Amino acid sequence: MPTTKAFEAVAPFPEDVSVYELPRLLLSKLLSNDPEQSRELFASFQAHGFALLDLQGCAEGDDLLQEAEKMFEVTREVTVGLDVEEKMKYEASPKQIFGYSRIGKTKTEDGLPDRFECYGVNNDDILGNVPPTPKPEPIERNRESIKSYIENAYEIGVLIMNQLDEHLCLPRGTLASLQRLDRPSRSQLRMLRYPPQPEGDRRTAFLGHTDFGTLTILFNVIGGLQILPPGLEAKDENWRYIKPEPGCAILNLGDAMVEWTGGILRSNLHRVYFAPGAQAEYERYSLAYAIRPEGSVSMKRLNVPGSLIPTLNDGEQELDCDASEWGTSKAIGLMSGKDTARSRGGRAIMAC
Ligand SMILES: O=C(O)CCC(=O)C(=O)O
Ligand SMILES: [Fe+2]
Repeated sequence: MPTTKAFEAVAPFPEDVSVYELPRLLLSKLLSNDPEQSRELFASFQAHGFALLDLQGCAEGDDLLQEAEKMFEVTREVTVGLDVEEKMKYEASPKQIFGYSRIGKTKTEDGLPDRFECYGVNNDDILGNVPPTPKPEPIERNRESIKSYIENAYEIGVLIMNQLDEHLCLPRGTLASLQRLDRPSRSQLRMLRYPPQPEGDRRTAFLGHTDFGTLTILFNVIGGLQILPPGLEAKDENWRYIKPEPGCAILNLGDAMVEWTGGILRSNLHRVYFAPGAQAEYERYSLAYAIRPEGSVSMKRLNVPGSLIPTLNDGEQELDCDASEWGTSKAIGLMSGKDTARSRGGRAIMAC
């Protein structure tokens, strides 16, 4: 789905809507440790909390794109291929965040029902970190491909976290060590479907939020994702579309990165609005691999001698809980529409 072929199968993203331009980073350059590319990545995460990652032109990226196509097929099989009674057997709840969320389960800012459905695949179940629970048939049947997708997406996540370590003057591997793939983390692969909205009644489908994990690797083909540019008030006219690009993933940081880095890295508010122009007529699918901290990891800011992460100033507060408690309270907030998420981070630093 995120390949050029998939983009050619749908109406183009219109030219006349205002978009939020993100730097486009090349995975091939990050893999070869290109210093300029790495600086751009860090600067983009400080300034926007988002970046575009072009996966084309290297085996790791091209493989992930092919696997993402397969994941879009699985998303379709689960969402439109199963009837609602079947999907509701796997219903998600704030305590059990994985599984199926029907259309309307969460609320938008206006208290209206959302306009998307989602199946959240439990990373830990697929990787064998926790005992397996029942899953819809298409998930069970594609278990091996989902596992491979998760492993490959996670590897790209580690590459990015290692680059962030370097710019924060943390020992290489520090950030990745807080979210190892073989430990329970509640990381999840979210398979989302947004049906076309009726003409004359188009609005926000997924409320403005920040992700609460560390890093999300997102694919979509149809527009709709919007971000609130830094410094602007959350009013409808201020939100900007992010234009999906063939061959690219959208990367965004979550709140855990803000907590650990004392606000150096940014997590930015985003939402899903209706798709612009002729794209509004299409079903919109998206695939979000959300990497989250290991449950037992502290959410306090990292205290590593020699790093650029500032120590607490008088009066400054930090979280004093583990990632598991923190994740549960964030999930409850998001599901009830009471998430008080705000864009945060972007604190200036001195060079290492
Ligand atoms: O559907 C999208 O493009 C965004 C989804 C999202 O923000 C999320 O799952 O956290
Ligand atoms: Fe999100």
